[in-house]
Amino acid sequence: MNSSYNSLLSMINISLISLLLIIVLWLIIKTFTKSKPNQLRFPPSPPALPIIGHLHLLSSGLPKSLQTLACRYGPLMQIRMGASTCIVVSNANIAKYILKTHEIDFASRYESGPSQYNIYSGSGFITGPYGAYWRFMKKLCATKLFAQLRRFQHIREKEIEKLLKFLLRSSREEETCDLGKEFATLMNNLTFRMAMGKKFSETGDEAVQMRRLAVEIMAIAAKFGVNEVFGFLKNVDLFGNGKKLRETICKYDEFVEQIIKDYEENDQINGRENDDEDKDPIEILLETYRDTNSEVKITRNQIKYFLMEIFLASVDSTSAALQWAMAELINHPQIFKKLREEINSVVGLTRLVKESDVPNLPYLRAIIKETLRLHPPNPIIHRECIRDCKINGFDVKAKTKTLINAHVIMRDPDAWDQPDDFLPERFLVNNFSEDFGQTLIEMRGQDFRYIPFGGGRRGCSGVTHAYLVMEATIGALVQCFDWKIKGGEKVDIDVGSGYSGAMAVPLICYPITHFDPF
Ligand code: HEM
Repeated sequence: MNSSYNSLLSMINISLISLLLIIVLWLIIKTFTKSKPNQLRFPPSPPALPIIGHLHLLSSGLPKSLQTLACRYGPLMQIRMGASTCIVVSNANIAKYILKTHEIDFASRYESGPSQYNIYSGSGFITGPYGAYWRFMKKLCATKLFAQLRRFQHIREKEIEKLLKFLLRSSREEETCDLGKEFATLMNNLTFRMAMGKKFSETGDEAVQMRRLAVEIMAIAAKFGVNEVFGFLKNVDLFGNGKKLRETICKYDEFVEQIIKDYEENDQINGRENDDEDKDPIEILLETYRDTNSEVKITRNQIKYFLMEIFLASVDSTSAALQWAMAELINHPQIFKKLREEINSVVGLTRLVKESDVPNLPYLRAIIKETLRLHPPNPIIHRECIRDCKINGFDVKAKTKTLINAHVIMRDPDAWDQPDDFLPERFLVNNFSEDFGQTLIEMRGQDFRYIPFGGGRRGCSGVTHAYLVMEATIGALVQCFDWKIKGGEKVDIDVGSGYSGAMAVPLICYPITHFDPF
């Protein structure tokens, strides 16, 4: 009995010791495997709530609420917006890490919104990942599609002329005009004529339809905020918006398919082999689509989505910038007067200011640059990190969404004097310090204190075109009109909500003819 009791005791002991050993071993392994993530040092982050993360800390004006958080958590912080983890960049040094030092690591973007309702999902260029298709299209943009912008000069002149004639009529009839609406029409017609000029009619039906569809798609897509936030709702079509989105994109698809077919039929009838100079960008895209030897085989869906993305990138940002420029000029009569004097002294009093005058109008150029500094139409630049990397001593995991707060960077008091004031003089060459000035003038995204067009290889493809349009339009509006605000002296300088940098209140004013060039 004793011996069996002893052997039972020793068996229990052995089991206990083994159990203890297993627990110790498990603890060691756990500590060891746990120690790895602990070694990672993520950017500082405010305390988060379950599910919504940091959403309760973000108000409707996203750039400003991110700025408030950055004051507390630093120029590189990590936040969680519902299901998405993002890093937020709030000064020029860190922006340089992202846009230059780690250029390739952050050369990707992501599709936002519900991919299951977007028939073009996975075909994006602007929203596409860094890869063969994006590289191919970027090269095509630089060498063919947006190259030789001079050849679109007559289109720009014609559309600006149309705007001026409309404003002269409003002036004669003492009617107000909604400048934001007119600028959007200008940009939409311009983009349509540049992309598919042969389909453009003076009545502008196709261009109008394009705008209507693009606006509708954007409006429905914006309603998916709730689903984005709560990752688990991503596949639920809560209010039927998914169905509406799919239907509207399908309508757009039919519309562009018809345009493409018309081009294809025309090509067959005419058997044309024109120079690239004579081709509309859509013809260059179709040629690439047919080319069996093309480096990358592009699909019909990619062409259609590319056109939609270009419209969205070009129309709203440029028309928002034009509105801001006019708002600041109306609110600063001295600057308005100085610009008109510059135009009069270079152009004279007998003809309309032209694109070719712009190199001789440094004050006009400075006004446009200062407008984009104070009011970037894309105040938050979106990127995605491709692989795990270290930024400023912090770990950033692959797939982390990256928000560069261009709004706060371009108003950083450490980089700019009187950062919140509209002072175009700061961009006049003589006022620049050696290292600061010239790079800003060149505007090639190498000075990370000034990033209205982003920077690096994913920087904006439309910079030159955007400057040409903005400079010529603002020059003409100052040369030809005085402006009076409906119901007040000053324009309400308030930004709208969300990601956009557009004005909150429509810019409604009376144009008063000063000079009629026609
Ligand atoms: C004032 C007007 C404009 C502003 C402020 C602006 C700003 C921007 C910004 C901030 C980006 C993101 C850059 C980055 O991630 O580093 C971008 C991208 C882009 N923009 Fe613009 N843009 C303007 C006009 C235009 C126009 C007129 C076009 C076309 C004709 C255009 C075409 C594009 C394209 C294709 C991209 C994506 C480039 C890529 O992913 O490689 N933009 N733009």
